[in-house]
Amino acid sequence: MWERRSPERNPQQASERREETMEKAEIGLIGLGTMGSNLALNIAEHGHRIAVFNRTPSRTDAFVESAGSLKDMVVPCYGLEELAAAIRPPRPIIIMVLAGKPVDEQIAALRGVLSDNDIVIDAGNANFRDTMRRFSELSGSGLTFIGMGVSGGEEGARHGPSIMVGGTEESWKRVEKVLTAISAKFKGEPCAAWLGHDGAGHFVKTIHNGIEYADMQMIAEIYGILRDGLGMAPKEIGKVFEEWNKGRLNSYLIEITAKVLAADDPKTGKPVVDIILDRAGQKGTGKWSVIEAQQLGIPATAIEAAVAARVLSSLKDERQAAEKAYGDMGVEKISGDKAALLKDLELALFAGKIAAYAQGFAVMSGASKEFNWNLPMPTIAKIWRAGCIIRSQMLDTMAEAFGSGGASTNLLMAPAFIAMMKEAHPSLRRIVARASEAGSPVPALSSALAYFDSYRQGRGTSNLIQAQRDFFGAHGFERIGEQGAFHGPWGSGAGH
Ligand SMILES: NC(=O)C1=CN([C@@H]2O[C@H](COP(=O)(O)OP(=O)(O)OC[C@H]3O[C@@H](n4cnc5c(N)ncnc54)[C@H](OP(=O)(O)O)[C@@H]3O)[C@@H](O)[C@H]2O)C=CC1
Ligand SMILES: O=C(CO)[C@H](O)[C@H](O)COP(=O)(O)O
Repeated sequence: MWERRSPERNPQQASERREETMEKAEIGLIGLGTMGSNLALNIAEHGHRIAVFNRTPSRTDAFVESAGSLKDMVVPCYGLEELAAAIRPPRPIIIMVLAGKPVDEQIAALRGVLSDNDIVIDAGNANFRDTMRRFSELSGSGLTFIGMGVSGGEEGARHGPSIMVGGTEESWKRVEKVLTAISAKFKGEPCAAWLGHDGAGHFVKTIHNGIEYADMQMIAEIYGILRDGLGMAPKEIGKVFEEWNKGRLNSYLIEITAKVLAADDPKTGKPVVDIILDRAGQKGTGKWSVIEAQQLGIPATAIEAAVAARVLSSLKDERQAAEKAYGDMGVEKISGDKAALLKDLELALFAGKIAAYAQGFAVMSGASKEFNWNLPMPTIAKIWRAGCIIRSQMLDTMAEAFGSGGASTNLLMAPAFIAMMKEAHPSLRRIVARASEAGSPVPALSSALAYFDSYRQGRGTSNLIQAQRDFFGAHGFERIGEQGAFHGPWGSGAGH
């Protein structure tokens, strides 16, 4: 339900007044929360008059008040009819509200006020399956639909996000100019691109977030080792991350981790990180990444571990009860040459991160085939180099690897990444071993290591699984060097 409008906000009067006095807006935006308000200011700053609407009118008023010198570029609207009337047709309208039902409600309401050729752009973190459904529901309606992933949080939305577009190529051409203008730039190249039809943009954004989950979890695991295994204080750990950010780990997430660890709580004077409850939230994209990876049959173990770790973190009461039941074993102190250990931790994080990206890109490659998207991997790596939450120095090397075809099977097969993993995997191995011995949980790092070890093993151990399956269920197995299906000599105890 919309909040009641005050009499002076009568849409008809307002739009008539606008007709007389104001130039029409070029674009519209619904949802002035964290992302929508910043995106609207970004669009306005790039010279595009923007009409805005928010369910709660007081937010619209507050937004206009905060627009400062951009106020004249913003047309506040208090109803969807008013919004439609304020934009020059054909109207592009960005929806930036909470994903799920609110998006369906907005689309349904917009259908009553828009005309043929208008473009509805869902820019929230939609599940790509919803996006595909919305495409098919809107096909033939005269409206064009775009499903667009946006990354970069508040700052990115305001000053340049990474933008992942799904829809028809023709619809992309209609919005390309404004989207490339407002996007982040990497050495002058816009971080906005058309990635394929219907759900392609939202799928890529989902996997971006899956990688984000793995990256954040691995950073948290390293923080745990430094805090509990080495007994370091937040500020000291922050300095380590600050140093790492100058090297191969250079990335937005490492940069903000250093800043987070340096911050104090004004209320208590304690480090902020020490007064925050160890219970991580999640809004769905990590879980969807894992569900889709499983559906596609693509291993994404580091992402899975990261999602599971967030779920486990939320079981605070249960964990506290378990601590009582098992006794507070804590984490054993890790001794030895600190400088060497810090180097190992840096390289371990580097190797884990590569494995997580390899998994994310492999899932996108599987989905690209499944949904006929023809996802452009080099472009995806390129538009993640700036603006988005997972931006990092490493993404430029990934863009090169995908561009040269070296990563077409898996990122781990690209020559540059083979060299990096050869250097870094011994550190990952040592850190996982030492953390496990000390009792410091490293689910994402250990999953990344196991993935790497399984991937690089020409002969694994699933020959035994095949034998077991054949023993209990007569499932048959393949024989080395022979064609056909075979059964084992299991005798009378076997299940067939
Ligand atoms: N925050 C972030 O870092 C990022 C968020 N996103 C995605 O962007 C979208 C918006 O997120 P964000 O700006 O953070 O969210 P906020 O919580 O800051 O704002 C939510 C917005 O959605 C509106 N809204 C909520 N429910 C409804 C509804 N039923 N009908 C109409 N409007 C509704 C709110 O209106 P009202 O004021 O009336 O409550 C408000 O404008 C989400 O899909 C999110 O996942 C994407 C990238 C990054
Ligand atoms: O899309 C984002 C960043 O890229 C949003 O911040 C999203 O909310 C992050 O996911 P979660 O809330 O599940 O941690």
